[in-house]
Amino acid sequence: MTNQIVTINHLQKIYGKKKENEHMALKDISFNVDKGDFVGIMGPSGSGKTTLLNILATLDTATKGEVSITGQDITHLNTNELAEFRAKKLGFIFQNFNLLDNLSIYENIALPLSLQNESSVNIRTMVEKIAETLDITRILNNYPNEVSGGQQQRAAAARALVHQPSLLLGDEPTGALDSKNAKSLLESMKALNEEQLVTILLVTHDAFSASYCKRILFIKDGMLFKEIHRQGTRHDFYKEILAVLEEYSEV
Ligand SMILES: Nc1ncnc2c1ncn2[C@@H]1O[C@H](COP(=O)(O)OP(=O)(O)OP(=O)(O)O)[C@@H](O)[C@H]1O
Repeated sequence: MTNQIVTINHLQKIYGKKKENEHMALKDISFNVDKGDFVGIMGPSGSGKTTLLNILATLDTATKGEVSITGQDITHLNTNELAEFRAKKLGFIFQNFNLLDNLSIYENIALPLSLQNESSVNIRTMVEKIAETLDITRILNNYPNEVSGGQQQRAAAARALVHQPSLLLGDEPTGALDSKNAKSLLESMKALNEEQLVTILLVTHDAFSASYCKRILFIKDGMLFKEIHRQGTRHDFYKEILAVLEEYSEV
């Protein structure tokens, strides 16, 4: 069995159907992500980060190139196959938690499993397990507006992970959190990555969040600009990330 979770080869994305409106958001991007990796995607505004994430999330399509997730080429799936693929293989955490207000935290987390017709006994076991990992057992019977922003985001992370996806995609998941809650979410993601080998790809502007990753891909104008791997402490990596961000402004 392959250890490769993501394979991207010569990915190109052009927006706009008419020639005069065309905009090449991704020019030629290639990289792989192995099981258990924790990859950050950074780059200036407009560099193509969200475009890349949306293609991986199967929410948008590539113009050219190969995009495979767990060995499955997602560029050739039809709408129904994509919906099923997304539900089974992917988990998402966004900046704004996207919890449903009229469902309890428990029901929110259980939702992906209910949609897959999992039995209620299995659902309870799986929800309780992930809730414990993310330290939200106490709030399972509350509604989203009764808990803090940090707890809401940990609940959103639990919902993203409860069906044990092959790949967790995060789009600025700490963007709406204060520094204490951001740190706690990042520590949980780090633990899930290290202890349960959850494969994570995180798009972020924030060097502090990125310092929790094992490696960072920097993109600029739709191309890979640089890649760095964490070797020493997180604080050393944070300083290295800031130095690369500094380089951007010089080229
Ligand atoms: N639907 C669209 N139609 C046309 N152009 C688009 C569309 N979406 C994005 N673009 C353009 O593609 C380029 C890449 O956008 P993208 O949102 O991927 O960048 P980003 O790195 O995520 O930026 P930010 O950090 O500001 O979110 C930008 O120039 C943007 O204006």
